[in-house]
Amino acid sequence: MAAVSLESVSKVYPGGVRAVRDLRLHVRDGELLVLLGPSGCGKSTILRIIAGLEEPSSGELWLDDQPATDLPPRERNVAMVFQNGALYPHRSIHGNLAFPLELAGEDPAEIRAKVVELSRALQIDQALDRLPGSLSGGQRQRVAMGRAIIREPSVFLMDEPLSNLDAALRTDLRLEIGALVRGLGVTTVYVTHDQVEALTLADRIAVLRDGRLEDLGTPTQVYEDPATAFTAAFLGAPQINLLTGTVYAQLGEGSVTVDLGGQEVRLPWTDPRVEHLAHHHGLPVIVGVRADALRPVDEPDEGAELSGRLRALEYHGHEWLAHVETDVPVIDRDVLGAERREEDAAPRAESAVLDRVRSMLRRGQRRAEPEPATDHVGAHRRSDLVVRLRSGHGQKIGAPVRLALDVSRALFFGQDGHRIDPVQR
Ligand SMILES: Nc1ncnc2c1ncn2[C@@H]1O[C@H](COP(=O)(O)OP(=O)(O)OP(=O)(O)O)[C@@H](O)[C@H]1O
Repeated sequence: MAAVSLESVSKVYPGGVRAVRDLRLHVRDGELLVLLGPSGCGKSTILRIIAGLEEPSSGELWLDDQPATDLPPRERNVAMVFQNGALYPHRSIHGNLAFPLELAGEDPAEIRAKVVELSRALQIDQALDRLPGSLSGGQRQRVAMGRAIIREPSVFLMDEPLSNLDAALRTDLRLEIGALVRGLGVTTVYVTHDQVEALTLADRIAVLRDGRLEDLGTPTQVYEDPATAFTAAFLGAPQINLLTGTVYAQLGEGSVTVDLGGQEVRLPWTDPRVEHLAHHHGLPVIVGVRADALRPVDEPDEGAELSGRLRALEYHGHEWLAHVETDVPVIDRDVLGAERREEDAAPRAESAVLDRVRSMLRRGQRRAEPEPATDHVGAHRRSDLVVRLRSGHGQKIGAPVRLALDVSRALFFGQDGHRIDPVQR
C-alpha cells in the first residue's frame, strides 16, 4: 500500500482550462478517500494525474516517499476503474480477471486460485466461464473492479464506477466496494459527484470546487462542521437552507444578534461562536440551517423563532418535508455553484437533460415572481425554508407556521463563504 501526496498541483489544459488549482492533498496509506464535487471541478483530472495518464502543469506527485511526477504509469503500481469498465469481449470472465496476472507471468495454478477467490468476494464466481456480453451492467462492473485489483496495486483509483448502474444496484455495490477495499487495505481514491456515495463510503472526503480543495474531513466533519457554505450546500438531502442576515454585537451583554430580514436570532454570551461573530458586527453573513434544525411549534418558544406560512408538503415515506415561505432572505444554491445532480438519478445523459429542463423551469419561475402569495399554495419556491417533519405532524397547507430554530446547529459563514468560527479537523 502507499500514501499519495499531491504538492501544489495545478493543471491547465491546452486551450487554457484550469482544471486543478494549487492542490495540496495527502491520501493516507490504506485510506479510502473520496473526491466529491460538481461536474467539471477537476475530479477526473486529479485521478488521471495520480495514474500518470495526465501530467501536472506544475507541482509534484509523491507515492509514499518517492517522487512520482515523472514516473511512467506502469511503474506506479496504480490500478484504475472507469465509469464503464471496458472488458475484453472475447475472453471469458475468468480470462478477463486472469489477464493482468498472465501478463505479469504468474504461475497458472496460482492465477486460477486468485481468480476463484476474488470472484467469490465479488459474487461473480458463478459467471467465470461466461463472456462479458452475457452479464448485467452490475456484474460487468464487478469484473472490471476485480481485474483492476487482482494484481494488488498499491493504489486503487475509481472514477464514478457506479454512475451507470441503477439505484438499487449502486447501493449494493457501494457496500461491497467499501468492504472489498477495506478488507484488502488498499489505498483508494474514489471519484463521485454523488454526496450519498461519498458520505457512506469514505474514510475522508475531499470536496472540490472549480479545481480547488474546498474542504477535507471525515464524512461527519464535512457534513456537521463544514468549512464553507459550498460544502454545506453540497452535502445532505434535502439541501441545507442558506439564509442571509446581518450581525449585531451587543457589547454590554456580550451577546450577538443575527438579523434575518426582520426576524432575529440571538446567541448568548455563553455560546463560543459569539466572540468570532462579534468581529462581523454590522456585516452580512450566511446562516446555514439544516431541515431538521427547524421544528414547528404551537406556542412561542423560549429560543430562536422564525415565522412563515406553509406553502407545500412533500411525503417521503419515512418523513415529510415542509416548504415554509418566510420573509427571511435565502441564497440560491446555484449562486454558490453547489447545485448537484440528484442522487439516484438516471444515467448521465438523461440526468443532463433533466438538469436542463429543471433550470428552464426555474428561469420561468423566477421571471414569474413576485406573485401574490396565495397563488403558490401547494407549490415549492426556491426561497422557501425546508423543514423536516415527523409523520402525524398535523400541519395544513396555507396555514401560518412558527418554527423553533436550534441555534446550536446553525452554521455561520462570512460573505466569502468561509465559516466564521473555526472548524474541527
Ligand atoms: N483533455 C482535456 N482538454 C481540455 N479540457 C479538459 C480536458 N479534460 C478535462 N478538461 C476540462 O477540465 C475541467 C475539469 O474536468 P474533469 O473531467 O477533471 O472534471 P470532473 O470533476 O471529473 O467532471 P465530471 O464529473 O463531469 O467528469 C473541465 O472544465 C473539463 O472540460
